[in-house]
Amino acid sequence: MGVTDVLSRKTGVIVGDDVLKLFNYAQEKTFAIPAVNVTSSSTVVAALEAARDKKSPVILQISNGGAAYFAGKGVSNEGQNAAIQGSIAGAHYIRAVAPAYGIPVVLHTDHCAKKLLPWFDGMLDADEAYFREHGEPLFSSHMIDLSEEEKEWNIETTVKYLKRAAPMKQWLEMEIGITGGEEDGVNNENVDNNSLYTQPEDIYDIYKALSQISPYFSIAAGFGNVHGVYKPGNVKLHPELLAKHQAYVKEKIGAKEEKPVFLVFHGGSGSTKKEYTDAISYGVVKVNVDTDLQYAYLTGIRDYILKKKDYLQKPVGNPDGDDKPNKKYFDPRVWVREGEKTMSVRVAESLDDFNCSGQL
Ligand SMILES: O=C(CO)COP(=O)(O)O
Ligand SMILES: O=C[C@H](O)COP(=O)(O)O
Ligand SMILES: [Zn+2]
Ligand SMILES: [Zn+2]
Repeated sequence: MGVTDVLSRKTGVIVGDDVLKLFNYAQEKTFAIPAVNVTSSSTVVAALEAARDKKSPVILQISNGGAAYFAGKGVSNEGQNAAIQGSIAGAHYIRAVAPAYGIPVVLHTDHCAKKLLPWFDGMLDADEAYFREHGEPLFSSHMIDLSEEEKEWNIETTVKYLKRAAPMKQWLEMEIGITGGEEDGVNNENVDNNSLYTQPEDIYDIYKALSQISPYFSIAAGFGNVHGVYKPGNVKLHPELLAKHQAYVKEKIGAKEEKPVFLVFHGGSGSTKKEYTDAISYGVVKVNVDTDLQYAYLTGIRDYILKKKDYLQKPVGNPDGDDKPNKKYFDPRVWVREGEKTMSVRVAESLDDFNCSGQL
């Protein structure tokens, strides 16, 4: 028994009920799926390769900045144009290439603060157009992040977007309680510490409002999460708070199941194995990892460049001879590939840490 036994589409980008089934299965078997921030075809293949080799599902997510980068930094982002075009381009690329890896892939977008809602609207337009043609949305899921706004406005606006996503059976992740550090170019380094820890009553209010519309939603609840990697001891995670959320919602709705809410862990980089496994035991089904993977991607390229530096100074001529061509050293497929390999190893480590390896 494995993930593919419960899915109707077993390889490539999955949507609708398959996403729900995947998260249900993950909760039941106590594992979480890593969500890898991808910004290029190169980072996409690094993530897919790791998941294929570890026999795991994977979530590929595109942030607002990552989307604009996908389109090209030279494209104007007036009206979120580059971010809209870039996320659509990334989605089509991922949809085209994922089946070659033989694993199920959730195609997701990351965060999206209030000021970026035009990006969200542009992606939903593309989802609806794709739905009219293919009977499914372009993206499996999106995230909306109004956690810095008033709670009531956060919930009522998230409800509006879930109403638009629901007819396509599209998943929506929302955030309550701020993730510290930086996201979407917004600096949350100095926010009030209490706002990093979500209260059970907030989770219930969200659950009550969203569950009336659709079952396809998850909550990124703050338990001290911070984006980025810091000196050990500087970030204090309290995953045990998540157990309180589940117990509170269970009691309020009289649920049979122990974990009625799908939870998401942001700021996964730099956390301990115990923090992951505790959070997963309380119903976290998705863990976002970006910074650790960015660093891993760099290391392969950095080490290659340093090691081969004498072969990279000019097109022709190296320590083996003045007439020796260096093309096979400076071809981007050689040195970019080194980054893919080290990133892939780090993605594989997350798959192991989250008990996701071998779950196919
Ligand atoms: O939460 C994240 C993306 O949304 C990733 O956070 P890290 O960069 O801390 O892993
Ligand atoms: O928000 C967190 C993710 O790490 C995305 O970051 P980014 O906005 O730098 O792409
Ligand atoms: Zn946030
Ligand atoms: Zn995040």
